[in-house]
Amino acid sequence: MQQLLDTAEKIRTMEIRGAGRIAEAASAALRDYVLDLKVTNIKDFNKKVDEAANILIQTRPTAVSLPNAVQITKRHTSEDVAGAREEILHNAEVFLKQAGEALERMGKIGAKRIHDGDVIMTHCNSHAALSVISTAFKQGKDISVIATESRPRRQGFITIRELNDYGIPTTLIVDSAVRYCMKEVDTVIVGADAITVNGALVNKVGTSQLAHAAHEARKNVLSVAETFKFSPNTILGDMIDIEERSADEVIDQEILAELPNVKVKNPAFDITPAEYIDMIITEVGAFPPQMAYTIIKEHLGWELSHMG
Ligand SMILES: O=P(O)(O)OC[C@H]1O[C@H](OP(=O)(O)O)[C@H](O)[C@@H]1O
Repeated sequence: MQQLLDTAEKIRTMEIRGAGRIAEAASAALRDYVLDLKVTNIKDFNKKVDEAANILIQTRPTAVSLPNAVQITKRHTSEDVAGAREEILHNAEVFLKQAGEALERMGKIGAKRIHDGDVIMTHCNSHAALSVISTAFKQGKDISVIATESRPRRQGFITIRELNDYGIPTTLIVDSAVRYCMKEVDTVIVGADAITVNGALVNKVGTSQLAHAAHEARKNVLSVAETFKFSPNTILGDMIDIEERSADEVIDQEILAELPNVKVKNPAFDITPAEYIDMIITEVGAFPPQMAYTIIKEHLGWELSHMG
């Protein structure tokens, strides 16, 4: 259990971050937990697995990849412990393999939408978006990237390091320079933490400003998202919970303490409506956001009878 608690803490503190990475870490943590679980009764086994699953799911509320990965990993039909353990280990193996392959597939599919000479704007640090950008570059396309800083956690700094390592010409801008710089941009490419049934994109706070400015300037907006980032529960009317993080990510606590009339709001994500998104690149193809329902139904095995 200690290992699983350590992974949960790393996800909560964002030592492990990125919607895809936290999904993979959770699936692997559940696999390792089940491997060591010493119970002989299936009821106890299921109870323990559910408890562990909930610990992982509760670490961060917004990225739907996390509960989806946990559900995909823990589902089993066996009525005995050995069989259930076997199924869960198999599920984790398949999920982790598919997640790795998805990144590569999305890179290939998305790269077709990037042309020689394109200037791409990206936000935060998305492994999925970077897979598309790096694939296009490796194909020999002459591209450059404008990367936002992505306050408050400045994940943009991770992005510019990765782009630099690829040798891709990159410009770093502060988040508030997005609209000013949009005239130079051909395509905006971002990742996703969740996609709802109506095709709305939930991603790092500031994404909706990028998409809005791109829409105004008639530039393309692509989101790159594995099918496990689509939210089945939104079909039942659930809303995506937007994570609010601590004020000290935004301002020094001592400074804040001197300002009794000031409070800090620190939402980690925002919502971009479907009409501002041209295409969602998944591992099974490029779709308009309006097709989210079909993706959920066909690729997440969604059935009304399975839902609460
Ligand atoms: O799965 P990949 O594409 O890596 O990342 C998807 C999204 O996850 C990140 O969230 P955070 O930094 O963990 O809060 C960003 O919002 C990023 O766009």
